[in-house]
Amino acid sequence: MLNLKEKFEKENLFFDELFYKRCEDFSILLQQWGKIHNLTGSLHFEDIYENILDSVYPVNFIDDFESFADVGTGAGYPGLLLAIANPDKKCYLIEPRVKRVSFLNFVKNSLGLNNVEVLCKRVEEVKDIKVDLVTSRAVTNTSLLLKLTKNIIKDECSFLFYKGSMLDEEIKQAKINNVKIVSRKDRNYLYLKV
Ligand SMILES: C[S@@+](CC[C@H](N)C(=O)[O-])C[C@H]1O[C@@H](n2cnc3c(N)ncnc32)[C@H](O)[C@@H]1O
Repeated sequence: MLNLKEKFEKENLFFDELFYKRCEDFSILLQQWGKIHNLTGSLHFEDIYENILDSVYPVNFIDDFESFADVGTGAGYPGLLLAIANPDKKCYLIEPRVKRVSFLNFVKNSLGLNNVEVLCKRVEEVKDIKVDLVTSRAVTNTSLLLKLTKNIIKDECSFLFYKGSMLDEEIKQAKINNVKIVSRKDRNYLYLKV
């Protein structure tokens, strides 16, 4: 099995040692907690590493940002991993399920992620933050995500949604322009600006 650093470098992604150490620590904690609580899908290292790469891959093509909010972070994908990759950017992880929030806070404290704030709420209940990047994977469709995040975005904001196939109908339904789609394996990253 490739180690995480080799896997990343094959995709032209280069990070410092602290990034890889934190990803390893996250993987171990996810395995430990995942055996007891229903947090996510597969707990095999290979699948966790693939999810980490899927989460972080967009740093290759997204523009700079000041702060971001991840909607429905679950056990950490993609927001927690993007926070590890961008330790100097403020990151809000928005997740209503209490056990998942406990796990996210445990990882935040164990890894010393001072840039992370976990909000135990549904995104439509969050009112007191403003970000210039919103991310989300496997939560809901683009149209609804744009609607639900209206209260937390700055005047100029980018959205990065992790999608599978059949994007055409979703883009049509959301009535969006200025959209960029980047593909890797089965993943389509939908990146748009308002
Ligand atoms: C299928 S899981 C995906 C988790 C993670 N993003 C991933 O890709 O592994 C969907 C997550 O979205 C959360 N969620 C559902 N509705 C939400 C809402 N309105 N605001 C914030 N989170 C929400 C759920 O609690 C759940 O953890």
